Amino acid sequence: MITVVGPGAVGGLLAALLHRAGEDVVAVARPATAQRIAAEGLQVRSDAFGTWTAHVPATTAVPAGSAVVLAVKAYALDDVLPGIVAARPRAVLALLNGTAHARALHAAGLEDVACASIQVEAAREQEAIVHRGGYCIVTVPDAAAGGAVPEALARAGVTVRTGGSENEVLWRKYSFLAPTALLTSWTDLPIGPALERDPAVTAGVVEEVAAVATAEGLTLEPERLMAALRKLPGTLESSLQHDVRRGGASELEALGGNLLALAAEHAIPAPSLERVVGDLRGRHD
Ligand SMILES: NC(=O)C1=CN([C@@H]2O[C@H](COP(=O)(O)OP(=O)(O)OC[C@H]3O[C@@H](n4cnc5c(N)ncnc54)[C@H](OP(=O)(O)O)[C@@H]3O)[C@@H](O)[C@H]2O)C=CC1
Ligand SMILES: CC(C)(CO)C(=O)C(=O)O
Repeated sequence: MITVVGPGAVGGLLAALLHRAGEDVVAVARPATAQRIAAEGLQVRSDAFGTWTAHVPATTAVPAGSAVVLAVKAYALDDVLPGIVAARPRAVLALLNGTAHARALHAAGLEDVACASIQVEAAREQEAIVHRGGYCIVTVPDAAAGGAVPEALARAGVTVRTGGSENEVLWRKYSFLAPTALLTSWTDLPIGPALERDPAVTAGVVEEVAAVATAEGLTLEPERLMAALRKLPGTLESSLQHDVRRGGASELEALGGNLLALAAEHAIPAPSLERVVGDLRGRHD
């Protein structure tokens, strides 16, 4: 059995795809969400996969011994981790953005944990999961290739790749995600115009993120990172931007705060990151 913990935009899309492919899948959510999914199913509208409602079983507790796909936001990790540990899962595949969650998961005493990355543009709009952009790519560390969850995701239509060590997989995503998430949230613009809004801040953020990524083991030239950002579809919005726009809980600390802490640890000056993260923190107060 595969358990999707956090059946929101990302987890809901994957749970619906796994269910449609005939996998034995269950969604684990907080009571109100679990009740809604049990009653109404997961409604998906996807450019790539079509429109359908998946009647995925939903509950509030992780079934013992299942394989877990972890897709909560970083701020919910402390809430869900004890329930996952207690269920003694046979494997956990985490899809959170950033790197901070990896430390917590590996310290939790779980048997088989792999932190992967997902490239997808998904959002919850009213009660539906909307998947835009036509791509859904999960990159797993080499050591996790062939595992029950990556294999099931591939059978369900997800593009599954391997990407080296876990640190490489996480940093390859985080290094382009961080400027994308921070600049789209700071400007509340899609990535195309967000990159142009204040070229000095954009250049500073890119340079500082590249320096931190390099210090963390992923050699990355700022020019290469900027070129990768310019290749993104100009209309792309980030999940952090959606959360910041909505107000309330967001992954600002897990994505931006974590970068500032790592920059300080490596003695890397980060004035542009400080400005952007500081402004976003200010909007929370
Ligand atoms: N959205 C995207 O396009 C992408 C997102 N990501 C990353 O994937 C991860 C998930 O993001 P996303 O799917 O957008 O997030 P969502 O907010 O859409 O979904 C998060 C899910 O976690 C559940 N949850 C929240 N708090 C708790 C809690 N305390 N206990 C149990 N469950 C909880 C939510 O439940 P409830 O329904 O009750 O709120 C929801 O089902 C993040 O790390 C994000 O950065 C990565 C790539 C793209
Ligand atoms: C930027 C994007 C859509 C890329 O997959 C993402 O990871 C996010 O919004 O969290």
